[in-house]
Amino acid sequence: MPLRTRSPFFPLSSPCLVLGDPSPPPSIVPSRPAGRAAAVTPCPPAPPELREQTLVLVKPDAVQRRLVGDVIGRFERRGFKLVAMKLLQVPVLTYSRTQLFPIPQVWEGYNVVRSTRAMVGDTDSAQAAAGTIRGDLSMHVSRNVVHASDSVETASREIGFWFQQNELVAWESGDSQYTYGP
Ligand SMILES: Nc1ncnc2c1ncn2[C@@H]1O[C@H](COP(=O)(O)OP(=O)(O)OP(=O)(O)O)[C@@H](O)[C@H]1O
Ligand SMILES: Cc1cn([C@H]2C[C@H](O)[C@@H](COP(=O)(O)OP(=O)(O)O)O2)c(=O)[nH]c1=O
Repeated sequence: MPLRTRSPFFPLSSPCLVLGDPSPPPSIVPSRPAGRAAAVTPCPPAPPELREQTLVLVKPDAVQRRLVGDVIGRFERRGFKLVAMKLLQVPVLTYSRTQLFPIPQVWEGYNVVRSTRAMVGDTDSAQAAAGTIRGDLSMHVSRNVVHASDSVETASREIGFWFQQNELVAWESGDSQYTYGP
């Protein structure tokens, strides 16, 4: 198979500047003759396929086991962008009056729903492949660390369940040129 050297995502022909970036790397600022104003073009909004979103719920067992950072790190390293997250306190109405602390998150990026399911692994921890979140971090289906939406439609519903629209932060990450750019 021929090696692709250009990004399949973004046919951007000229460098552009991420809005709000106070110090763009020199490589993305067009060079200009002395005395002329810099002609920096703001980046156009990302196309919809790069803005797919999914709901990941870090379950209470993972919060108690201090696995939140591990889960977040995996999504960050994969290249996805965090657009919402909160720590919740959910009372459980049993005689022991326990509290649960789930952390819903919204992650954004290309094919994020399918990629996330692959990263999470099989529902049954014993079947989950090594390298997946459940395959690495969980032993039993009843304490399987995370939940993740299983389709784009489900994601939209589940995001709406856990978050108000104004809790989703639309931000341009400084690395988007490197992740999706030409
Ligand atoms: N036999 C079981 N014993 C204990 N908990 C279970 C069992 N089956 C499912 N669960 C719990 O319910 C959750 C949802 O189960 P369900 O069968 O709907 O899986 P799913 O939503 O398709 O998969 P996933 O949890 O991987 O998103 C599981 O993640 C697990 O935490
Ligand atoms: C509380 C908790 C639940 N779970 C899973 C197992 C449960 O089947 C599912 C829903 O939890 P829960 O709401 O406690 O209901 P159930 O009575 O079915 O246990 O989420 C975890 O994986 N980790 C947890 O910390």
